[in-house]
Amino acid sequence: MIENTYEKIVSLKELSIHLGGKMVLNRISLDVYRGQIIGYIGPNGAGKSTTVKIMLGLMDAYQGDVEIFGKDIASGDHTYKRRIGYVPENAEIYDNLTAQEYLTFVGQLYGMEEREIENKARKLMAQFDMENVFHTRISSFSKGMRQKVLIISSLLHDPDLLFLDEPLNGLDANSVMIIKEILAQLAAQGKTIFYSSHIMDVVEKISNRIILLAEGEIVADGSFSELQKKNTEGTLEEIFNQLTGFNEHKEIAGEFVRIVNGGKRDG
Ligand SMILES: Nc1ncnc2c1ncn2[C@@H]1O[C@H](COP(=O)(O)OP(=O)(O)OP(=O)(O)O)[C@@H](O)[C@H]1O
Repeated sequence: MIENTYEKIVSLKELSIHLGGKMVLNRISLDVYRGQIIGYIGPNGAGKSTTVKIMLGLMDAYQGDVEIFGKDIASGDHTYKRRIGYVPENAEIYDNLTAQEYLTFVGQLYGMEEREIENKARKLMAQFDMENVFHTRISSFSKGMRQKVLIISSLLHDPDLLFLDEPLNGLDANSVMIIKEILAQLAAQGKTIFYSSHIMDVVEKISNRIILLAEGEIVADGSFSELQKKNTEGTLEEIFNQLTGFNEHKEIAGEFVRIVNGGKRDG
């Protein structure tokens, strides 16, 4: 575990939520400190997005306490949201807007001045070689270009806490290197990052603390080397499989292919 001497940015105490008659989060307790990059991982349906949505103030039917920047988010004071950036996994990006219009819209939601937004957004777009499409409609953008606009929109207001859900979706190898470096530099400045992804080798490299959620409970919490010590030595992918009790990929794949082949045994 990373030292506890830092400022506490997120504190979850006994956080539970029932959705559709199911216990989606089961008494999660967690303290996250300034400057940490948390790799927030878990199988599909484990409850990762639900935790993030609660912290963003988008779901309030939970039990337990959620403190962000030292304040209970249920207090009714929503100013903490201005210090948060968010890259959702399946963003509804407004296709009919140009990048400039979209970024202006998002910047204004964060209370920024139009001139500052315009200036900053243009410069950030230029860093991704996208200055020439600043006034082009997003509907014509490739997947990776959209993702870059989303990343810019999450950082325009220089947030202190960043939630990223599969942020590298659709990005080429060069862009991935840039984003990883941006995240490392932001964390070194004291920004706190929640990084949710299923790409285990990236999580392994990028995070200084990994939290593994399974069926709504935290089943591992520590640096990658700490997790390696507690489990059979190996990659994060292997630790993930081990902790989630998964060892039947060959059987499932074999059966899948057999069905694809029309039920025949050997091709
Ligand atoms: N509004 C809802 N009503 C009912 N069930 C919900 C609702 N939102 C989420 N769930 C259920 O909660 C569980 C956790 O969902 P969640 O989206 O948090 O998982 P996740 O860990 O982010 O998964 P993934 O890796 O697939 O993105 C799932 O079983 C999902 O069906």
